[in-house]
Amino acid sequence: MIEIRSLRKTYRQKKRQVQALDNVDLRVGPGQIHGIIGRSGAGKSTLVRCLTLLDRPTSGTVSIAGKDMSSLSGKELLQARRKIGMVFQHANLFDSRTAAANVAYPLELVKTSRAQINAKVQELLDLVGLAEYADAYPAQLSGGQRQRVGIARALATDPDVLLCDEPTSALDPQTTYDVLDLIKSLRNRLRLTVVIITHEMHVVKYACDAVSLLRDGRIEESGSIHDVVRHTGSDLSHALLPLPATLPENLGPGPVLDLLYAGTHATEPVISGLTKRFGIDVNVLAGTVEELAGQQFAHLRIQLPPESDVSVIQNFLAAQQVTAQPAELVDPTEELES
Ligand SMILES: Nc1ncnc2c1ncn2[C@@H]1O[C@H](COP(=O)(O)OP(=O)(O)OP(=O)(O)O)[C@@H](O)[C@H]1O
Repeated sequence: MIEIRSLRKTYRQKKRQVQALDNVDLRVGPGQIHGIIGRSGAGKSTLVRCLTLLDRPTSGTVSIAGKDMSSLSGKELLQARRKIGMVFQHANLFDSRTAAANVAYPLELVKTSRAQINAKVQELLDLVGLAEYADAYPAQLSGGQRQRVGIARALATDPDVLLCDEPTSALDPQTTYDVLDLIKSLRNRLRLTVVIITHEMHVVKYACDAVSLLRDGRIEESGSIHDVVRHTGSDLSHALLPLPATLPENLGPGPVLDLLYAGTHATEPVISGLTKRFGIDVNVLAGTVEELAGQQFAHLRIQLPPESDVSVIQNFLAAQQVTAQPAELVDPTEELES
């Protein structure tokens, strides 16, 4: 488990001060995969460095697996850091070492016996599906394979926490999903707590149970994916289930509503129910249906006939756990993902 309280990090840049992290509170439950999304300069790298105490927070506390990292120094801090596995954007492997020797590296640092190292390295390469590549050098591996070696190396010291800093940003879409599948299965098998720092919403959608939006050093929104997506009108909700930022040209008159519904309701005939109940034609303008953290969600934009009583229709839909609100024409993805 990770608990961050009132974390601040201030940098001095020549004559000005930069508040890179501003009163950040965050809790990542055991076995959870928590995404932290934010655009360039939001403070993501600073958060990673402060989590591992590679950078000292200006104030606040960081606790990992019950240990207050911010109170540690020297040998104790080094020991505590071994319980955090780090995965980087470009894997950061030693080019002159084979895959096996890269995975062995953290164990050599702590003077593990050669026999133990060999057994552990084999087990880890097996775990990440690279048993046959033990003797390959990084230059002989694909980007996805290099990242798998990086993940195996991160697991060498049996960490409780896996901290992944843009783990898929350098990978093509299919390899991205393969690496995210690996992270999810390792979480399940090893009961790891995982943080994924990313600027890509599809990573959050595919892999995370919870998400926080970091903007200008502050956590602006945070929560389980299921809660956040239901918080209609929020930037994260729009980014998780986007609808177009504009209405179709030449759209006739009539109120336009955005409908959000989840779970079994996502497969129920909400629109035909509306048509039958009120005897009206409903014009579907746009829609997105996604599985998010194991549950299906739908976001639909509909147009009602001009004379419709919107509040009666909203109440009818609310009784079926369908949220219906006047259409919001925003494009928050641009804002979140640059
Ligand atoms: N060592 C440093 N010294 C001074 N300012 C810094 C330092 N590191 C980061 N900053 C500043 O802190 C702010 C947050 O930077 P940070 O690198 O954490 O953002 P980021 O979200 O990781 O961005 P990116 O996605 O581009 O890596 C920026 O304004 C940056 O200029």
